[in-house]
Amino acid sequence: MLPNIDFTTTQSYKYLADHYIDIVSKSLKELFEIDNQRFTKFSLQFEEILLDYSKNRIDEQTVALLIQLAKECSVNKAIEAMFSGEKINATEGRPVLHIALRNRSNTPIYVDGKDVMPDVNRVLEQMKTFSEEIISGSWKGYTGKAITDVVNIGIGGSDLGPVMVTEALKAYKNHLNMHFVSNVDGTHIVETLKGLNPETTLFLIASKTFTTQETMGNGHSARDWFLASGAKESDVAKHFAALSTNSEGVSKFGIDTKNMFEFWDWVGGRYSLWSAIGLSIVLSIGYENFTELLAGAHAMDNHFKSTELEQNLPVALALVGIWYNNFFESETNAILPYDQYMHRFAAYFQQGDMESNGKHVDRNGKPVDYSTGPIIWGEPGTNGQHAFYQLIHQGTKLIPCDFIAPAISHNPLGEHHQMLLSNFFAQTEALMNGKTHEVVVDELKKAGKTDAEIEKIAPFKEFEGNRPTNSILLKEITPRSLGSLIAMYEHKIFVQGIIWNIYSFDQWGVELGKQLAGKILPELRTDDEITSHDSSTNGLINQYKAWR
Ligand SMILES: O=P(O)(O)OC[C@H]1O[C@@H](O)[C@@H](O)[C@@H](O)[C@@H]1O
Repeated sequence: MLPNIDFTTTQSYKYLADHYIDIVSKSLKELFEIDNQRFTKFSLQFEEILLDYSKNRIDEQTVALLIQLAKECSVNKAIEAMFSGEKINATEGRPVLHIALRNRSNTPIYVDGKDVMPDVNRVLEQMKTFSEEIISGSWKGYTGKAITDVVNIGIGGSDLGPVMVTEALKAYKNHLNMHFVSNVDGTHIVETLKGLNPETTLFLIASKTFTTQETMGNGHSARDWFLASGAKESDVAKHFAALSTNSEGVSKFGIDTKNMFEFWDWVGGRYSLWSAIGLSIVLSIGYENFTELLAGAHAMDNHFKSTELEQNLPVALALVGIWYNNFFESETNAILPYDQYMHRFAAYFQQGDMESNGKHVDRNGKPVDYSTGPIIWGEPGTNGQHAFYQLIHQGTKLIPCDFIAPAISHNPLGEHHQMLLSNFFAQTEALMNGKTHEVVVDELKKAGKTDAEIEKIAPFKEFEGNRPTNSILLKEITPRSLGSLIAMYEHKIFVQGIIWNIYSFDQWGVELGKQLAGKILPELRTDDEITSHDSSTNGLINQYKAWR
């Protein structure tokens, strides 16, 4: 059972509310002047990942109170409940065991009295064998040719993780060309299939439920395209595999269950890249690298489970996030990787975080009267700097940012990486210190401006600073470090959900739109005028019909 505590009624919450008044009057710059040990005090290292959270609007007392909050909310008990396979996804009656998928120590993990590890290892073995055949070319397509292109068809958790990881680890990639089709918009599959040869293309139909409209639609279109090339029904087995929990749905679709890579209902879609859903990752970087990814995540799992809260990286990230979300009333959290390979990292955690903690009902089924999950967004640096950083630096909103960068680049081209990292370091410093009126005036004087000119222009050139950031510096983006980094964010989300007293592992909020689309689709099949909705929806549908 998960704890069931309203965190706003705890002692520590009340202390934090008072303490906030004290902290809010101090600038980050001052906090650094008062205490020159902040970096040592507020940074944590795990293997080759350094988390520096010292550029946050916190002091030792803040951290102590936040830790007390985590304790009062029984975070430790909740961690124990997840790792031991309790059904903590209560609204769906399921355990939450993505940690079992990367449990490289193989210690038994029980669900309803049965150890899940033999099944996990069996599917991993199946992924290994299959990927080795495809990569080596010993697996032949229906005309006897080796596979050159792999198309993963999936959406949400069955797409975002594989896309993000294959992009992040492109430096480890083999000769296979990877493609990902998610959108039900026909453009996505049509554009992807252009130039592909059905004789050398392998489709992975990735869907936990095997009922998702987009994936089934794209899967059927892929099958039609394949058969239109002259291939026979019996050739489908050489070109289609399914990654799913639903064997019945897979056979109904026409894929032999021999070509099915199974996973289980205790794997949440947005936590599934570690499961059979990761087959496209295995095909792209090879099985050994995939197991390194798992090992990195497992190492972070062990850290999360067994390190005291004070030294625990996911806990630190979670608590700092709560500090801004619930006391400073910030609304968003930007994730800014200074690594081009990581360009889908923020998009990945948009689902990871927002689908998990975008909830307004607590674990008693009552609406909450506090803010829960933040809006997650971001783009890689330095691109973001030339787009939206203006608002982060000088806008009216407080935007806590996570800056992520590797010390070593996979592409050490001239001075590029140093230029990139000079921006990484400069941004968090600038956000913290800002630029005072005096400095601006001085600069303008040196540039030969008159006093009148200076007075006019100076306010626009000032930066108040005091804008908080986390810096996550990795030695290098490797399968292992990426595994740890993803797991760190997953556990951050978990801790926040525990403290907000919400269920982080269901996603009922995505159902309503699906239901209504199912109702509207038949209405679009005729030319009849539609009157069954509100005037806006009727008007839009009827205009669509007039124009199509
Ligand atoms: O993997 P399938 O079942 O196709 O689901 C794909 C996605 O569907 C959405 O509606 C959500 O429920 C996501 O959590 C899920 O990842």
